[in-house]
Amino acid sequence: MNRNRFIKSHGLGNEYIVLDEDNITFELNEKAIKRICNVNFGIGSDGILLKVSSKNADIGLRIYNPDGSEAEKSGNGLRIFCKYVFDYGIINKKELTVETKGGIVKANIKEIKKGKANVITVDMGKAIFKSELIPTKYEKEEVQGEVILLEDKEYKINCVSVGNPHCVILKESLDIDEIKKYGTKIENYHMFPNRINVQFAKVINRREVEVLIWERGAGFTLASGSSSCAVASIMRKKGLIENEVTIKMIGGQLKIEIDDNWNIRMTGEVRQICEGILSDELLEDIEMYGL
Ligand SMILES: N[C@H](CCC[C@H](N)C(=O)O)C(=O)O
Repeated sequence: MNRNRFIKSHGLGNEYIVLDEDNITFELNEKAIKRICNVNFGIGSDGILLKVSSKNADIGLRIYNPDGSEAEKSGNGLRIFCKYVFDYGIINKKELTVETKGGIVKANIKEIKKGKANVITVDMGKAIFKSELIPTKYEKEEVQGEVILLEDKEYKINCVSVGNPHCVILKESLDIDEIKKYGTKIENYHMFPNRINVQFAKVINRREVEVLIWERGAGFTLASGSSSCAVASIMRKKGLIENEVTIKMIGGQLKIEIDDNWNIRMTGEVRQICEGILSDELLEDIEMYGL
């Protein structure tokens, strides 16, 4: 098979490039990740999914943000990756386990269209509210309703981990310019040692929530699976929604189910955009210039 093959897919407009560690001829280091994810000097993407081996699950996955940082989990990334391994016959079953830095998850190919996986469910693990496990530097047991001051703005924050860290802010109305202005300040706030993903969330009713996303290491994205899980967990904890909710984002919507032990299940569509080969010139430029 050709070396340096990639596929590019999206989950609700949150796109990823998939690579196989056994197929690439270069080191997927920070320089490579930044250039490949750059829309002008590379392919352009919200991140990279690297297929790796696993001794503890059917397959392993490493998740990288466009800034080169590694993420413990990605909901859209996991659905895209499961579609890839199913569509390309790497794993010939509809139920599979994937080992990520944030734990082992179980996935289920829910719907197949013309022989390709189309809708995928992922059991994303448990919502963790303990502040030191998120992690945050807050002394309190949990970070719920804490106030942070950012220059001229005050936000009430609610933090949760779904394998990766999240800061959920409840809003009466959602403003893209506001999250683009303050998202990075919250992402890099000094109380979050590993930085944090940020969501502005507005309850529509007990079964629908609207969300804007600012991702750690990626910035403003059209959708985010782990963010959807985080928002649903916080809303459920505050008694604002039922245990099954639709999270509505600019790129589309996800169904999130939360059981009585805070186990989270996420279901949504994934679509492939293209497949191709990374050119030798791109690899030369990574070596010579990085980004
Ligand atoms: N930027 C996130 C990882 C990707 C999350 C998002 N794309 C998703 O679908 O969950 C982080 O650093 O934790």
